[in-house]
Amino acid sequence: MDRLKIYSRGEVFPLINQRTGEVKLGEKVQFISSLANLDQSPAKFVLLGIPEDIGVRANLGTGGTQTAWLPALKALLNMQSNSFFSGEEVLLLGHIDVSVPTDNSLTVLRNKVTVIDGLVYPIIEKIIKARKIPIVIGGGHNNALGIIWGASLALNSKMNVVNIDAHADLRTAEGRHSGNAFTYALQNGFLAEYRIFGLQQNYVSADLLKYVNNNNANIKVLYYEALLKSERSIRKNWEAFVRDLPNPCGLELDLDSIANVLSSAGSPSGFNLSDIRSILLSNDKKFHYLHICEGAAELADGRQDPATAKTIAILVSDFIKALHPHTSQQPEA
Ligand SMILES: N=CN[C@@H](CCC(=O)O)C(=O)O
Repeated sequence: MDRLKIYSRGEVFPLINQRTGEVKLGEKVQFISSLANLDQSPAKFVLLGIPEDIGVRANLGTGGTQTAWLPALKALLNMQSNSFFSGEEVLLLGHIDVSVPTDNSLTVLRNKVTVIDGLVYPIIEKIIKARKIPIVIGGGHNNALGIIWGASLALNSKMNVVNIDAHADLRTAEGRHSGNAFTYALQNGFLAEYRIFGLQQNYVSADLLKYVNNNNANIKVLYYEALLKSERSIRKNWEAFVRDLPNPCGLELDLDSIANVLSSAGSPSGFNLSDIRSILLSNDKKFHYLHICEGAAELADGRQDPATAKTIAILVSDFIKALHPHTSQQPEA
């Protein structure tokens, strides 16, 4: 059934491995019984899963992105609750339950992605209207469209988005899939500035290169190859890249930008996980959302990696810690 499945504390409790004398994040996260009660929760961050791989398969990619959400959630819920991150800042909303078409033709899959877009955007709109920050764990990068759309409606403004990604996801508007969310977001007037950090030259078609170089002042790219040649750190380059990104803004993180993370288009070359952690932990931009996508615990071709779950959980915790600082010991200057 295509719907938002809202979680209750009782349903989530079995995911937590309790230990005497310890408190896990899962024991502290907040729940609501209906979206209408969003306002009543004091939590600033709203966690939402979109466990689907329809968008990836509609882009002729290797499926499996539906396998990231539950293990990632489990890894997050089993982190320690402490003064760095207590868990009370997080409202665990639930996941978008998507029925999988039995017909795998591109037409059917692409139409289904449009249905998913229609489910995603009103949920994101409500979360942001409630002055909260959605943290969305995918799923394919197709869901960026629904997220940007909902954010744009909630804030009554076009969004400005920075995407950490090896790919531009600016493929043609040939029907919805994971490779063209930003094309549709631009075409539909939801997206003003689009910046790609770490785009890899080997995955940019000649036509896309022309489009990015000549036609669009609102699209900026910092290639991964340029970062490799730079004398500045990844973090310093990031800070310079996003400094003038206008508000309102959102943050996209495609896990195929990080070397060796299991994903449909994963690569042995890319950022270290610590590069991205450093970016997130030092972030002081008021992003209206975070979308982490394209990761998989198991791909349709049989490849598996249990580390994907912890990777996602760590990144979520870093993002929250930066925007919601608690007691944290700083090194001496
Ligand atoms: N979201 C990812 N999109 C990439 C996938 C590339 C691939 O499957 O190899 C893209 O369309 O370019």
